[in-house]
Amino acid sequence: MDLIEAKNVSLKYSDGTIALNDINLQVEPGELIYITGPSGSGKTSLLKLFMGVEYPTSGSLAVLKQPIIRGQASKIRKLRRSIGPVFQEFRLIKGRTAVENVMLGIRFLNIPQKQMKEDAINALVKVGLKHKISTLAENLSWGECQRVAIARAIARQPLLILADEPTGNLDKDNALNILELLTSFKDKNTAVIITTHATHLIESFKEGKLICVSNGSIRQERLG
Ligand SMILES: Nc1ncnc2c1ncn2[C@@H]1O[C@H](COP(=O)(O)OP(=O)(O)OP(=O)(O)O)[C@@H](O)[C@H]1O
Repeated sequence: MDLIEAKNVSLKYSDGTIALNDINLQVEPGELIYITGPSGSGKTSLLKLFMGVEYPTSGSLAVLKQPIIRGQASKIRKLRRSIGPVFQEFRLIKGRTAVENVMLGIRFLNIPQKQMKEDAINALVKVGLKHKISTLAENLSWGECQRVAIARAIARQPLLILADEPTGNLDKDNALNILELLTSFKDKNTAVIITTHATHLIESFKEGKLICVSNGSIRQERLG
């Protein structure tokens, strides 16, 4: 089953900007995909389509078999439960601890509170934050916030991880650590898609697909 199937997808914003033009792409379970391209080329727009935040203005797009079309808002909301997003700005809630933030990201799964806390702690352990479980969001460093955001995405055991610029503003070592961490969550069921400007870092990765976005069009290469 393809997790994502995009056929001749274009996205034109209401002000007339053509962000994406005739995109064809298939993403299978277990795939690892890096999306690069200059600022304004359409990377975030592509992720927005995959999240069902924007709709194609032409062509067809299905994510986990759910067509991304208008009029299916409740189905698309349900689809998002199987997606682990890591946003550029993290979206952590101040006044809440790291573990509470992760729990807030999985509350819709309707699992018992105790289990939910265990799952959240396990996710924080996986991102190396065992020692920060009870720290308030506002007392975490920038890099730690980023790790909490990743923990929140993986705690829901998503079929698709979508990370938008997780290496932004990081130095080389930390950027590599984050890329390695995110790619480690790829398994036979889960695909990981990461947008990044850090093309020089991706070159050291031997696995996965590289998608270069330029002026709304894509070119695919295989790494390694
Ligand atoms: N809501 C919107 N309305 C109109 N135009 C938009 C909107 N969002 C993005 N755009 C435009 O669409 C194009 C693609 O933007 P997008 O954010 O996808 O690029 P990007 O590759 O992610 O850029 P960056 O690397 O700077 O984050 C840009 O020209 C941008 O100005």
